[in-house]
Amino acid sequence: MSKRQLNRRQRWRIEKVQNERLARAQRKQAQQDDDVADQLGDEQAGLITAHYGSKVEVESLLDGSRQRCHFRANLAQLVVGDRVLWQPAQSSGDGVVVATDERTSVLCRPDNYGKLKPVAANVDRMLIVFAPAPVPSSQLLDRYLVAAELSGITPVLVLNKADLIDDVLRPHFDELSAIYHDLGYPLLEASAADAHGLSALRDALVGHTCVFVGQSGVGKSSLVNVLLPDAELATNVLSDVSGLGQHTTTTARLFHLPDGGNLIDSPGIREFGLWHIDEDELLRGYRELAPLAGHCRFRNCSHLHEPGCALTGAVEAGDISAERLENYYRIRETLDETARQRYDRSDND
Ligand SMILES: Nc1nc2c(ncn2[C@@H]2O[C@H](COP(=O)(O)OP(=O)(O)OP(=O)(O)O)[C@@H](O)[C@H]2O)c(=O)[nH]1
Ligand SMILES: [Zn+2]
Repeated sequence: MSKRQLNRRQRWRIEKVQNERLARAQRKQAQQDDDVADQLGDEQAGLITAHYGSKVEVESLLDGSRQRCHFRANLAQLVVGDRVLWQPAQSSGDGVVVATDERTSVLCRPDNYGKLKPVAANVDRMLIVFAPAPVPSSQLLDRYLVAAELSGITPVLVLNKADLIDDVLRPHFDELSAIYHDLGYPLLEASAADAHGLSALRDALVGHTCVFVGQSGVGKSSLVNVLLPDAELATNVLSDVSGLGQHTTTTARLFHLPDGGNLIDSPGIREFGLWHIDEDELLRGYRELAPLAGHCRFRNCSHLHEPGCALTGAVEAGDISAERLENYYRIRETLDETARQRYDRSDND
């Protein structure tokens, strides 16, 4: 028997044992749910504000209090930002999440096994942060923009560390900003260091559920720290009250913005990327290229060298930015690589 078959069979057995174990745990949980049912309050609306492995923190939409909850085994995976129906615990112990609302959007990332897992729900603003340092890449900005477009989340570009833009750098940043401004993307300049542009940034966030994304070192944490006053950060301490401990690892956490709205933060969201998309979706994520899809002379046009290509034609006519199309090519190449790696892995294991 080949190594590959043996591995498959072993894997199958392990999976079977795991499934049996899971079913037992779920039966036990259901029993416990019934046992505590008479100690629970009435069903009410809530919001998931943190996630800790098998438990979640739920905030009451009635009085803003937060409580640790477990959730019914039949519920789909809950994530921070989910709106739920739940029953608070009357005395000590955990509350129970009994139902979830439909999501308006969901952000996903792959787990350790490469399977896509949701990390945040109902986000409606993506703040894409870039800065003079580390040196920005329009390709990376495009990746985030495509991800936002495909998830139905409004992107806002934030050029942080504006204090570092001198006369020498200024023309370069004006040029970069113009590309996105012309496409209709909102773009703000800010500085977490000298508080420049922060009121415009606050205005862009107010009333929305937001995430900050961007390269490491562009100043996301610095901006979040300025935007959330001490009172808000103190909500972290609440998790201690509910017995979760300050050092419990969370996948994500939701903070309230002082003027209304929420901010969801997590390392997983910061690394948010284009995990699962194919070439057609990539094109759809480029708002100026999407309407040109299907207008090339050849149906299987690669948009590289064919005559009558709507995309290269639009660049030649000066209707769309050559840099954006160039980025599209580069990102498309990486999609091929990802697909190939996936294929190689599945072939070898
Ligand atoms: N000059 C200047 N420096 C800033 C500004 N904002 C942040 N920094 C500095 O940039 C560095 C990185 O900031 P962080 O807030 O840690 O960046 P981040 O994007 O959260 O990085 P990761 O946590 O790695 O994703 C720190 O040394 C900050 O002090 C700014 O507006 N101006
Ligand atoms: Zn074409």
